[in-house]
Amino acid sequence: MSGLFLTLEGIDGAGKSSHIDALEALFRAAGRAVTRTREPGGTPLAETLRGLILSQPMDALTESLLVFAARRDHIVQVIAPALARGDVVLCDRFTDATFAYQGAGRGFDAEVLSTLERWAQAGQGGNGDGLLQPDITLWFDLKPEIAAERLAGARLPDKFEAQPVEFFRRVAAGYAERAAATRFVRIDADCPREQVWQQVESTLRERGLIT
Ligand SMILES: Nc1ncnc2c1ncn2[C@@H]1O[C@H](COP(=O)(O)OP(=O)(O)O)[C@@H](O)[C@H]1O
Ligand SMILES: Cc1cn([C@H]2C[C@H](O)[C@@H](COP(=O)(O)OP(=O)(O)O)O2)c(=O)[nH]c1=O
Repeated sequence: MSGLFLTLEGIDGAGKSSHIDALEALFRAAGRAVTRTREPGGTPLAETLRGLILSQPMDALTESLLVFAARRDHIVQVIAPALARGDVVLCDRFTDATFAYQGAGRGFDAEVLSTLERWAQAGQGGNGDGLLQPDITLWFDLKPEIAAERLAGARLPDKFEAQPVEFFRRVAAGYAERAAATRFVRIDADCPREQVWQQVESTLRERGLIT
């Protein structure tokens, strides 16, 4: 069976992490092996970089380089081998988050990000030019004001979560721009958890990813 690379995206507080357990259970019930992971992170080195990225102030190029360094290690050590085994890889965020947060949010040059993307994701299979890309991306779309309300008091904010709502408006616009890609599926996250889950499940069934 061929591997499936599924990513979850959205602004902080959009509700994506709330559905990962159920997604894993759904694929396992369908007989699939699942590798569940996240970015930045997913390997010891990448988790160390995550700690720095989420806590240290740094300029946007430094941040982008660290994010892609973590990603390269994650791809080589975890994602590419899992896909080669035929696993479903469930990844909480991937490169779309870099375009949304470092690109749209921090205003960093998208051309430079595309160059780093080609370097980090080259030669790892996937589409025609050999760049590793997700097969499907579930984009949890929620207004920044509502996401902030949900996050208030839910957990201690990290470097990004502490940003003002205006930052998340730019990040959300960045995601909306990325959503033109056919692999993107918009999930309306502004509804009760069960309804969000129904959208996730029906998307996977409609696309024949779960039978
Ligand atoms: N559909 C929903 N309605 C209301 N609150 C939600 C919903 N989904 C998640 N939450 C709550 O919102 C907060 C952020 O959810 P989480 O899944 O951690 O978001 P993310 O992983 O996108 O940052 C959590 O406190 C979670 O319990
Ligand atoms: C993958 C990635 C994440 N991020 C940010 C988005 C999030 O604010 C943060 C960590 O993501 P996430 O794991 O969703 O945070 P949490 O565990 O608190 O739900 O890193 C970037 O800025 N660039 C990236 O490339």
